[in-house]
Amino acid sequence: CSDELFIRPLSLVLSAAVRKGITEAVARAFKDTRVKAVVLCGENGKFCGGADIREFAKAMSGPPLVPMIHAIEAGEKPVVAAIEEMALGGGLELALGCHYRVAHAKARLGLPEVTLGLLPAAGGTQRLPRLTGIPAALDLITTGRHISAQEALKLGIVDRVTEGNAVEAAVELALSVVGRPLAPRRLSNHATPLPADLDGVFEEVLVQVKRRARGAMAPVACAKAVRAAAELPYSRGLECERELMNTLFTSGQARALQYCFFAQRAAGKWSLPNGARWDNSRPRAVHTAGVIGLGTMGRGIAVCLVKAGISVVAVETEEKQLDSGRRAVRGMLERDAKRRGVTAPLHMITFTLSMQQLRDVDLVIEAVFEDMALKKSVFAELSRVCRPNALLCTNTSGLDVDELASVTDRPPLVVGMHFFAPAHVMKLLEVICGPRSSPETVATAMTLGKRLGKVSVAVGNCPGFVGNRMLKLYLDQAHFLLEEGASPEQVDQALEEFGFALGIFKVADLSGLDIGWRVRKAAGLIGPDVDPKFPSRHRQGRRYCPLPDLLCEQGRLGQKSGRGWYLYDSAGGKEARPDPAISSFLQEYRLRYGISARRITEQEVVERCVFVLANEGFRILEDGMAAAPEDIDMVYVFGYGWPRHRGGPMFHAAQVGLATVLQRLEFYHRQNPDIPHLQPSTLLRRLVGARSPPMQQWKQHIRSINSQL
Ligand SMILES: CCC/C=C/C(=O)SCCNC(=O)CCNC(=O)[C@H](O)C(C)(C)COP(=O)([O-])OP(=O)([O-])OC[C@H]1O[C@@H](n2cnc3c(N)ncnc32)[C@H](O)[C@@H]1OP(=O)([O-])[O-]
Repeated sequence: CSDELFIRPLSLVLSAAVRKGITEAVARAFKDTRVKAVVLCGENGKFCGGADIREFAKAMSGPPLVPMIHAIEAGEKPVVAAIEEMALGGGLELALGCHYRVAHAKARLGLPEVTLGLLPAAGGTQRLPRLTGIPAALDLITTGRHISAQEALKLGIVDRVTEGNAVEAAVELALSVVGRPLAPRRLSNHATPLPADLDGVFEEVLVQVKRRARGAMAPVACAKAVRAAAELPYSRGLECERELMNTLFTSGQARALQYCFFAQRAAGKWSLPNGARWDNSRPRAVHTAGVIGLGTMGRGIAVCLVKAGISVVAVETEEKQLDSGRRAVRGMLERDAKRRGVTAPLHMITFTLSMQQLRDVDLVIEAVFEDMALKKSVFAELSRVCRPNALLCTNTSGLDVDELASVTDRPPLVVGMHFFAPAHVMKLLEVICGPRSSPETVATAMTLGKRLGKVSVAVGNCPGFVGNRMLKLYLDQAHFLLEEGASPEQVDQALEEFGFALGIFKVADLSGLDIGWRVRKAAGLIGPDVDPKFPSRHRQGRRYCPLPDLLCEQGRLGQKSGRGWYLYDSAGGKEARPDPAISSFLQEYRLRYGISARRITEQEVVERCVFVLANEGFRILEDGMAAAPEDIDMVYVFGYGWPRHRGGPMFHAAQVGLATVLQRLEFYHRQNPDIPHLQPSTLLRRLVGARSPPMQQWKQHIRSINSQL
């Protein structure tokens, strides 16, 4: 660089070494009389991803961020941030401490600390509101959303956006402002522009944040810190920011959210027992895909594929279904394009009644009705129609992927891709590795999931895989609690207080009670041998709750029929109201079976539902159906509405204490000896015997590591 400028590259994160580097370099530049202005830029075209999250778990070392940023802002030479690719968290806070900001047109900016259970505590909660005003700052800080350079320009967060080289543009700007007064550029000097109805703005935000993440502390603390920027001078606002950060920093929620950040990335690093791994298996390129079945799942999957730039051939069996599928998919694509201000890529999807049209696709995702015989006939046909190296994927929520593979001419090219409804919205993808799925097939499915914007988790091939295998037991506990004296709304309230987006009975109503009914019929739990008037409460050697079956027999199928565990205004109605008819139905049921209702506490609801999930998670690890506890947790966080600030069922068990979980399960099992799933798993006992080692060491305690992945 020229004599007038001193440019210092940052690495992706503001680690102790980087903070030291910046502090020293900026001090040198300020002292050096030849330097007239400073440009801060990142290494390898990335400005900064924020503080180093890994350092949060260690003792603080290196220069702290707040004084470093303060020294930059207080400097007597203009400092310009050249934002390429990203300025996130502490990275954006650093940029806000600079006197000017230039961003590349493709850069993303944001303060995502809230997603890590924290707040922007390097002055971000105080400087941003002074720059953008309260509503915009509240939005960015409480949601943590990333914004484009263009939006940042509109909000005044950056001074210039360039399509060219951001560092060169920053140098140009820096040279042009040498000698101009810097005081007006120091955000900490600014007064915060206040909205007319300050109280109203904060009240509304608090309602929103509480609705978005029930029980999460960080968004509320973020709003409080921004309020300090509205009401206090900068230095006192900064103190308030620090105090709020101190409470968050050591909280279990922050630990859980930071765990989720790394667990999500760890889930992408899959490995198979044959030594194939994410970093030694090459995925195939996917340019074209087939989707079979345009029901709810198929439509969502087709939309995801098209949005990811993959050409789709969508197949249905009858004109009527094809027409309604076509209308629905086009509508979804058009609405999405409108929202993003682009043209809908309708040309990328063709609709057909002929399987023959699949002959040239790279991969097919079958999404027909959950019926083994039907799926087998589709797979046999795909074997005949598709080119020999096309991958065949099934969107099943629990059927045996290997059994399906066995009817094809290419078992190594068959894999499960379990999407969650609505498939174009939900982030989870379970990739079911059959015993014969090849490494290349697994790598392709995992990579495709990532390309579709999903969190892909590799799981083994067992009934229900990971998510639904655990869900079944969670649901069972909820039903047993009803028998014993609870009401659906009481169970739901306890679970929602715990943090679940929706209680289990509301979820069941939403999904439709007939789905489980069909599965239970197929599993032989309901059938001609069962007396419909007085169904037994024990089947297949264990306690069974016939309540949901009785509801289905009454035509109470959930939201879609206007009645389920709750009452709705009409069929398809959204608002769930407690139904007095359910209360009398439960009373009659208990009377008929001689069950005396007891008072059930919130603690019991949460412990039985949540610990049984973790207990089954331990069994899944023992069976080798998931490679690590992080994978199980990510399935629950991204697919089942588990509150992210509680990390996932396995993390939660570790946080509560494995010994406590064991003791509570033993207690509940003693009370309910006919519920085998309350019996603590072998792995849980073994871990407690080994003094509850940290999660990374759990693998060592699985006696025979017998991965089924
Ligand atoms: C007073 C304090 C106030 C300030 C607080 C903060 O700033 S809080 C922070 C606020 N900032 C944020 O919340 C931003 C968090 N980061 C992100 O959102 C994304 O990582 C990204 C957009 C920076 C890059 O996305 P991408 O898809 O290109 O890549 P990728 O996601 O796969 O990551 C690549 C590798 O880098 C790793 N790593 C990344 N960031 C951090 C970090 N901050 N720390 C440590 N490590 C980090 C990541 O684990 C992965 O490691 P692996 O698995 O290879 O060993």
